[in-house]
Parts: sequence; C-alpha cells; structure tokens
Amino acid sequence: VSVDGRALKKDASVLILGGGVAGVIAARTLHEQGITNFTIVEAKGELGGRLTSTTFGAKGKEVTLELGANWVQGTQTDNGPANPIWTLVQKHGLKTHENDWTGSIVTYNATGPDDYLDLFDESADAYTNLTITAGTRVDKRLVDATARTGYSLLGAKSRTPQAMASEYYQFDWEYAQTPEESSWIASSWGNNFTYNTDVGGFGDDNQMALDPRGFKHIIQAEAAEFLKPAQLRTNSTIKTIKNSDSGVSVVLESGEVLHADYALCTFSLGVLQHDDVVFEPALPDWKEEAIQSMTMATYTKVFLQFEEKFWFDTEMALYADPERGRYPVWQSLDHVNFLPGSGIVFVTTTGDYSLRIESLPDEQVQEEVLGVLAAMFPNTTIPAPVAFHFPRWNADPLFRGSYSNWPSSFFSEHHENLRANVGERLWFAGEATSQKYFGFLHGAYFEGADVATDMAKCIKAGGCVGMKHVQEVTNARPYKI
Ligand SMILES: Cc1cc2nc3c(=O)[nH]c(=O)nc-3n(C[C@H](O)[C@H](O)[C@H](O)COP(=O)(O)OP(=O)(O)OC[C@H]3O[C@@H](n4cnc5c(N)ncnc54)[C@H](O)[C@@H]3O)c2cc1C
Repeated sequence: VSVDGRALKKDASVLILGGGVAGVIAARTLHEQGITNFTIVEAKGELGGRLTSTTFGAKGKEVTLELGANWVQGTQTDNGPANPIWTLVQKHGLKTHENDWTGSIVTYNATGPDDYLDLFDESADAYTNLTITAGTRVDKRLVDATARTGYSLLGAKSRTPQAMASEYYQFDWEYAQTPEESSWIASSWGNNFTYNTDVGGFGDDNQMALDPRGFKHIIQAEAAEFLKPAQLRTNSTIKTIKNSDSGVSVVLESGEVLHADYALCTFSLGVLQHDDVVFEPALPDWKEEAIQSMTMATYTKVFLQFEEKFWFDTEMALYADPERGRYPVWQSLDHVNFLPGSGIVFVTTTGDYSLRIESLPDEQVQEEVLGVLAAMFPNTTIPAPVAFHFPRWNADPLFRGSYSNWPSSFFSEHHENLRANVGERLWFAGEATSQKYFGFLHGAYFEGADVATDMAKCIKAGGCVGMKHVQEVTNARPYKI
C-alpha cells in the first residue's frame, strides 16, 4: 500500500536518542500506543540523564548527592493539576522533604552576618511584580524585553551588594542566568505555569529529593515497568545522525550503524549547539537558527563536607559579595530536614560565574569557597573540608550546560522551530522544547509524552507532515531606516 508513493508502514521502528526524562517518557508513551519496535540509545551506562547522583563524602561519611536536578518544583495544590514528577515520586516511594526557600534563611555580607531580610522580602515582591507585568505585556501584545528592563521600569534597581544578592536569589538562582540575559515574558511564564495556581500551576511547594537511590530512581523504576532489555542500548554514544525521506540512521562511536524508520532526538540544547553530534544533511537554516538562539545556561552546586557543622541553623543562607553572583546561595544539608549529621553544606553558582569556576582547578575553587566561609564567619577558624566536589556541566559533552534559558531575542516562532520535526522522520523533544516549562524536569516529561503522542499518530497514519515550522522568523513590521 502506498500514499503519495510512500510505503505505508504501521509497524515502523523508532530510535529514541537519549535516555533522560524525555526519552524514557517518550518510550513509555509509544509503548502505551502499541508501538513497541523502539530502542533507547543512551551514551551513559544508565537512564536518567540530568537526573544524576553521586556518592560523596569521606570514608565512613558517604551519602548520595544530586549533581543535577534536585527539587520537584511545584507539587500539587488540593485536587488541582499535579506536577507529573511529583506523581512519579509518590508512585515510586522516593524520599523527599519540603525545602523552605524563603522562610528559613539567614543573610551575610563580606564582613559577616548582616540582617537584610527586609531587602530580601522587597526583592521577592519585585519579582512577583515582574511576572505580573509580563502577563500584562502578553495581554496587550507588547514586545518582549529583558527581565532587567522589566525590573528597571518597575523601579527595582539593585544597587548594593545586599540588594543584588537578594535579586540574584529570586532570579539567577532559578534561571541560571542574569536578568540582562533573560526574557522578561518567558521567564515569567517559567515561573507562573509551574508555581501559580491561577494560571494552571501546581503550587509553590519545593520538595528536595533525599533518597539514597538517587532522584533518578523515579525514572529508572518507571522504565523497569515497561522497558524490555532489548529496547535499551546504554554505553552507546552517537556521533552522526543521518536523516532521509525513507528513514534515519545513527552512527555510534564504535562505528556501528543503527537504522530505523523514525528517530526522536532528546539531546540537550547544549549538545545540539555544540556540534557534538553531526547531522547529515546539515539541519535546515530555520532549525539551526532556533537552536542557536536559545541559551544553554549552567548551574553548579559546589559541595563541601566538614568533620562537623559550624554554620547557620537555617536551611538556606545568602551571601552578598561586592561581586554579584560570587558564591551567593548556600544550603545546609546538615539539617534535621535533610541529611542531619552529614557535615555537608553546598553553595551554588550560575551563568558566567559557573563557566569561570569550571575553568579553574578544584583546589583554587575550594580555596575561594573557604575564603567566603571565612568572611561569613569571622569568629570561626574554618577547618579544612574532608571532601569537596563540583560537577562541570558545561564541559560535559553529553550536556554542555545544565538547562535552557530563554533570551529576549528568542521569538515564539523560534520556539516552534526548535520543537518541530525535520522532514517526516526526525523529531525533537526535551526540556528546551517545552514552551511553558523549559528548564524543568516536568518540561522534559511533558515534551516526551506530547511529542511521542504526535509521532505515534504519524506512524499509525503511515506518515505525516508533522508539526508546523516557519521558514524565516520575521518582524511584524519592517525596520524604518
Ligand atoms: C545542575 C542542575 C540542576 C537542576 N535542577 C532542577 C530542579 O531542581 N528541578 C527541575 O525540575 N529541573 C532541574 N534541572 C533540569 C532537569 O534536570 C532537566 O530539565 C531534565 O532532566 C532534562 O531532561 P531531558 O530528557 O530533556 O534531557 P537529558 O536528561 O539531558 O537527556 C538526554 C540524554 O541524552 C544523552 N546523550 C547526550 N548526547 C548523547 C550522544 N551523543 N549519544 C547518546 N546519548 C547522548 C545524555 O546522556 C542524556 O541521558 C536541573 C538540571 C541541572 C543540570
């Protein structure tokens, strides 16, 4: 049988490229649709992708820590919509605890303790205002601008280290980039669709994963329910993706070639941007412009373990350095709610500061971090840590950053193009392709499910055009020069 000269094939084979949240949920979706002729091809030795943990600590004091995603952000409010990651946490019995980001915090500057919680609260209000005014801009069809423009127009101008640290906590700590680098409108979507129940969000609870099996357990346990051994290839790094009208072939690092009728690429935006994988033929201009126009940001957790705790008793602490973004957000894991007795505290950096520390040797970063602790606790002799570790997400060829961020020069049409299939055979999904939830685990989940649903329809129909894309992203009105 044929349609337009194409062979109708209803038992088509599918390669799912990448076994993170999007890849596993896409596989589950195809399975549910009765399409079982698929294989997940994953470079790492296990499923989970950016859901990844490590054993950290001195001998006899080891614990499981999350190097990547750590929180279920927004869970569920009453019987409202549930974050699907929260649903998986409950289904698979993952250990979590609520993390109070705003009510359990103390503040410091470069000379020691400094109570600027009033500025911290003002900054939270300014951020809320930023998201509300972004909504107004959408309703009025006003153009996007940077979140910095938004803050300034609202009169929220952070001029002291304390005000800058407070703003950082609200903004950069979430988006992993500065307000200058981020879209006013899209960063507000990111917040509202997750946290604000008025627009369908899940609620404002943040649950921290604390399970010794790692946060990845939820996705591995989910896969174990349907995935057969023959449907998974781990330790298989893809070097080339060849796309044609009749199917897709991928060339592995080993030289082996896998063929299928369709492929779903779930590699991170950073991997696509960095040319770690070669597309043959090269991706069309509309796709390449979309890929290069969104940003892959970097978020870095720097872990320290000490013989014993000498720091704050709250869950969180904020440090205001004269340099914005220098080792600002601290969290105590040695806390009754998390890993009491662990002797672990960690500090988070983002954006360019993360790239800076990735380029330095571990010893130098450790020395800098200990210097900050010495500034925060002037009356304490800071002991040498017994363990120290931070992951280099940007340098990692399987990720090239931590998660995507939406700059103000990225248009809705770019986003459609980022998401759209190339030809009938090559499809894309992952956190970055989610318009409402880019950057989040639940963004990857929804995209895996939604794109695989579209693919299944296409496969069952024996072929389709797929998602729409625009050939060129243009202005509504021409430039006047
Ligand atoms: C440090 C950090 C903190 C985060 N914190 C949170 C958080 O608290 N809450 C939250 O909701 N989200 C958080 N996120 C974001 C969340 O982890 C991601 O949105 C989500 O895991 C992305 O899933 P994905 O399936 O789209 O991509 P990935 O997990 O990147 O999956 C893609 C897979 O493709 C594989 N791959 C890449 N290249 C190749 C190749 N050449 N050949 C074969 N396989 C390849 C990778 O190994 C990977 O397994 C965080 C991320 C990071 C890094």
